[in-house]
Amino acid sequence: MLDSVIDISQIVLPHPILWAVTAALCLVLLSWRIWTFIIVPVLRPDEPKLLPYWVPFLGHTCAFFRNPEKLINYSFHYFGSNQPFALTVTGKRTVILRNVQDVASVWRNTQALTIDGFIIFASPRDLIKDEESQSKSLLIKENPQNKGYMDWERDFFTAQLLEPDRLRKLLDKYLGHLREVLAWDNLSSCYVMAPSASDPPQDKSKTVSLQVFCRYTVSYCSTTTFFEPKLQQVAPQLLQDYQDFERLSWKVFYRLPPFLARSSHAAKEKAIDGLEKYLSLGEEERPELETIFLAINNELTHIGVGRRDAAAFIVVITAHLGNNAHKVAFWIFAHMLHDPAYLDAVYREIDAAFAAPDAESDMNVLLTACPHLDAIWYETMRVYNATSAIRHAKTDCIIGDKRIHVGDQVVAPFRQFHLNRDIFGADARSFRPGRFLENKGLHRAKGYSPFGGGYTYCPGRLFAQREIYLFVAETLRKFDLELVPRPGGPRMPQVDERIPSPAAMGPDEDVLVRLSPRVH
Ligand code: HEM
Repeated sequence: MLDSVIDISQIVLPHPILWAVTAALCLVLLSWRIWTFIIVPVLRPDEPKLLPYWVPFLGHTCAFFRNPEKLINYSFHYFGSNQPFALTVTGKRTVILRNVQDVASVWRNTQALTIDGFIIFASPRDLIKDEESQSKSLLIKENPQNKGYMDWERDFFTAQLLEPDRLRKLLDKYLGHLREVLAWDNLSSCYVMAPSASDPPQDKSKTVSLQVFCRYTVSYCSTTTFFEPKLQQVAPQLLQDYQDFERLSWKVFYRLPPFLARSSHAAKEKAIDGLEKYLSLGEEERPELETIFLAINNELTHIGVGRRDAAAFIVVITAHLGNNAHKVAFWIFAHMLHDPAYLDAVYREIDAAFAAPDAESDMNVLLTACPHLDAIWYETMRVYNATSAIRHAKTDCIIGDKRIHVGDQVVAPFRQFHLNRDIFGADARSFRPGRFLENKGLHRAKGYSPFGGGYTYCPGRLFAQREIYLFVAETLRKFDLELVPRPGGPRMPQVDERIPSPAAMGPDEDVLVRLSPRVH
């Protein structure tokens, strides 16, 4: 007992110099904080206010990477107003926009604010010197304004993906692949679970992981539409590599320094390896590669981009192409399964799109006569799509009445607009497709921008909507769907907010579904 009595004379007090240094540091830190977060905002009302923090340089980095959504919501409440505000992420100023008008001015200001990390601005006529390339290059032959590569590529994407005839041909191909992989005997072992001992012996149903079912089916069919089945033969791991890259791609998207984004760079390198292997085949060995990627690959080669860099370029586009849609499909199915009345309404609508039991779905009916399908699509894109417009300031400019400086990153987080009560009503945070049934023009509201806007407005938006409609329609036409009971009762998954997403968000939990062939 006596041993535990503290002998005060034995306590060694810190050296007075240590006290003095600590006190001085605290004083410096306090003065810096008062100066930066109280005095500067008064002296410089034209600068976006900075959310206070304690550790210089590090700023909001940890909070941002832990849960960006939470940090941004906290900041919205902290500042209260509609003015742009700033965060410090990895030492850089990131300006967050809160106002739909400010976003519109970001989209208009294509000179000062850009997305392109490396922009191939130069005139193609200066870049492409040899005569043979000149005679083949679309950048020379079909580019009267001599636009730089990136601007040409945007026009080309728009023409290839939005022109009705080309879009129809792409969707016909997609539907062919879809019907093949959805044939009962072709359902893939990657999402069908092994039968359990408790299943009745006569049971004809298959239990599938909804997440993997959507991911596999949509990614496989869309990638194969653009790249032909040969791609899977040459690089069988590619879809998995894309998905790994996609899961981690937010690190590259938010421009984390390389040492914090190693895993994402490694996943990207593996995906590039696969695509490079495929692109190394002679053109005659990959005859069905879609014009869109054939031309991009060829034009990059003409302007002198090496094969690996061209593959890297294409990987970013294809990962985006294949990887957002499946998450949207997941949420649509998950909600329908947790709302049987809604599922019934969609079943009834899509049946009208099939002329005969085994006919293909009629796109026209799906797009014009399926209001419940439309409504759940719009609502899913509103609630589960964390798209942000991200721009980098090349020169100083003004947004609203705030100054943006060279090097700033400007972010318009659309989900925050999508969950805004002033636009979508008091229940804006709830998932309720009915709002789009009650107000048919709601998807045109200012602030509803699931596909971004301005010069980077997603050119794949029509393809994306149609590929998902086809996937839902073909699945519902072929199968009866039923939730597999789970311990604790049904639970609609929630968004996994821990993983930032540059577009569609993932769930925190999978859903198991029983599929059985539908009898017509
Ligand atoms: C649900 C699926 C999809 C979503 C949510 C989505 C969303 C977006 C968004 C928000 C942007 C603009 C990003 C920005 O402003 O920085 C974008 C750009 C783009 N999207 Fe999509 N997208 C989807 C599907 C597709 C598909 C299927 C394709 C191709 C077939 C595609 C091709 C592109 C391209 C090429 C761009 C870049 C445009 C540019 O920078 O000029 N997207 N997408």
